[in-house]
Amino acid sequence: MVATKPAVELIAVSKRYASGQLAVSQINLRIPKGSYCCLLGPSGCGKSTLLRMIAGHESVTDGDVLLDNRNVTNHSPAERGTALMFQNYALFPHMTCLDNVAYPLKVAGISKSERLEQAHELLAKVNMSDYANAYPEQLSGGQQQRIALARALIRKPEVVLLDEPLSALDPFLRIQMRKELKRIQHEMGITFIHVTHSQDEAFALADTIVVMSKGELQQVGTPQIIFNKPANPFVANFIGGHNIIKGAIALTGSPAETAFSVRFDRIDIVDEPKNNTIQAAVMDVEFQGNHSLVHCQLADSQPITVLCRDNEASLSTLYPGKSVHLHVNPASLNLFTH
Ligand SMILES: Nc1ncnc2c1ncn2[C@@H]1O[C@H](COP(=O)(O)OP(=O)(O)OP(=O)(O)O)[C@@H](O)[C@H]1O
Repeated sequence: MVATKPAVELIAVSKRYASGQLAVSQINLRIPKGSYCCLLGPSGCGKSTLLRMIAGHESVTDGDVLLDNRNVTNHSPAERGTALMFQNYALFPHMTCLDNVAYPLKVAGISKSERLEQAHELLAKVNMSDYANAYPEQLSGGQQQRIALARALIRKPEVVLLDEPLSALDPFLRIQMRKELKRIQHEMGITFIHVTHSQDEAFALADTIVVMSKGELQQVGTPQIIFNKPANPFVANFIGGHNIIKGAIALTGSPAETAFSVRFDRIDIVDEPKNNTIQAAVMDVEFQGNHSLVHCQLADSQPITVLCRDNEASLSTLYPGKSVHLHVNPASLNLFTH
């Protein structure tokens, strides 16, 4: 099997700000060419700093940044072949959409007729041809975002870097725009690196998710791997939908120090004890629309949550204080690797 060529390779990359803050610590990462990568983590985990170091907008304290096998650690943003799309879109208010999109070509000295032709092509790609002569203030947030994206794409960068590109949009538009982002990335075959603190966004968009916490990588994998096999309690907790259980549980037959996760929807509430069941007390039943979350407590006081679909017969029989038996298939237990 031929290994996919990385578009971006980070070798032991660290960033310490002048304040002494270590924002990114010893990151090693390979992002395959033409893939959609999401950097995911809570506020302050260092994802924007990492993105800006790839873009060349932030200096690297230690380590190397390689783009297409070229060491660009000390190159300016313009020399790298990357394009960074800012969180606030940063469009020029006095220029039309067409001129905003064409601007990077103007800076590059491309003739007017050629840059306008390419800008029209890009406007069509982001479905904004009708707004070529409009000004940014006349556009909605989602439309401004399309213009900013077209401007980032016009120089045919090898890598497009997006810092929380959907955060300014309302939830409905966010879902619509993430489909657009994926379509455009797919059609153009460009590597996208997208910073987000939203698990849903990362799951919906990414080929590869990079989970970060406190400046360090926690896990790198496909959305399916991240969701089904979170590597540690931080990842399981951050992506949500998982119980994190510590200590010896009869179900695992494992030593006392074991910690593992099990998805809320991989536990059944059963009437009678049988193989692979454990007793628990119902603490609360939380209605969530097409399902409910049944919050329980194990005998050793650890909390455990069960997701019950709204058509599950047992749901209506549950009440706080009721003693229940929870059944888990051992294959659904995810032992943490670190
Ligand atoms: N210019 C700076 N000078 C000093 N410290 C900084 C600077 N920029 C960021 N930091 C610190 O570095 C850490 C990482 O910040 P960064 O912005 O990379 O995180 P983030 O994960 O992108 O957060 P958010 O989602 O809130 O934007 C934080 O503790 C932050 O306070």
